[in-house]
Amino acid sequence: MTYGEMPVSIVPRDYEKESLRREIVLEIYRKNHINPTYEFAKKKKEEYEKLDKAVMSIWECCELLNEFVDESDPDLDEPQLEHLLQSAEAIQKDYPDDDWLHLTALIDDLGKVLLHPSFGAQPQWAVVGDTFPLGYALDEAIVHHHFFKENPDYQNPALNTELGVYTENSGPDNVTMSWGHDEYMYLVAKGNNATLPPAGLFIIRFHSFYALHRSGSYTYLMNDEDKEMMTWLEVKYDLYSKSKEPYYPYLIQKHFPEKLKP
Ligand SMILES: O[C@H]1[C@H](O)[C@@H](O)[C@H](O)[C@@H](O)[C@H]1O
Ligand SMILES: [Fe+2]
Ligand SMILES: [Fe+2]
Repeated sequence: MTYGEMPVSIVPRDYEKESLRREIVLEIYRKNHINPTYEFAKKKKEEYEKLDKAVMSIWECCELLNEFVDESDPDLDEPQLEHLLQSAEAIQKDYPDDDWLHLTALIDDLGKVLLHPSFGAQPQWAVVGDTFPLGYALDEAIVHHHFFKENPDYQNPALNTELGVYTENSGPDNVTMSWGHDEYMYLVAKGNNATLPPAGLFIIRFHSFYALHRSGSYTYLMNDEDKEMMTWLEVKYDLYSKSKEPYYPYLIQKHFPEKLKP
């Protein structure tokens, strides 16, 4: 079997399927929906945009992720480091010339270092899972929407209208998203003057905003430029294609015995 023939599963995520992870995923989503409020997200952003937690290279951050499994993901129970590499490999295969896209896929989940003590040891519910805008009515397209009933913002009439604290076409730039790895990595990339094209930054910031890119909710927030960016989110394989056979281990086992003689 060659790399191009490796099994790649392109399947929408299924939160209902029976699996050992189902209960863990549900519990994370319960916490991820009842805890974050508009005020909480703004505070976290203010705290983390100071970029004063640690000084580290991208590779060092990748390595930190080797010890974490994302509890919100119904399909994946591998350490996140493997997931980063798999995502980058999958996208590289189909878009060989767009190196910014390979890098974007490699780093878009890097914000999960928030789980690590050096970055504040944030709880999983405040780091992983789909994201959603705060400051107005929470859309029914958001996965496990029913948990929002216990969120204090849900009871707040000022925040519970179609436009909430925003105006039409105010653009996703001005929207306060639920706090998590996407927003954090976006702040880090911008704060360090990364030269990724706008589409790369858009993917980093909104790849978990499923209600937008899968269900078409909240599109009234988008201006024309944002709508164009959306096409890049579509090619972002990360969540829909999770090759269970990472390329490098595959190459190693192809050319070397499992254990080497010392
Ligand atoms: O479970 C996953 C995982 O946390 C991903 O990194 C995130 O981007 C997704 O949106 C989420 O549903
Ligand atoms: Fe992610
Ligand atoms: Fe991911």
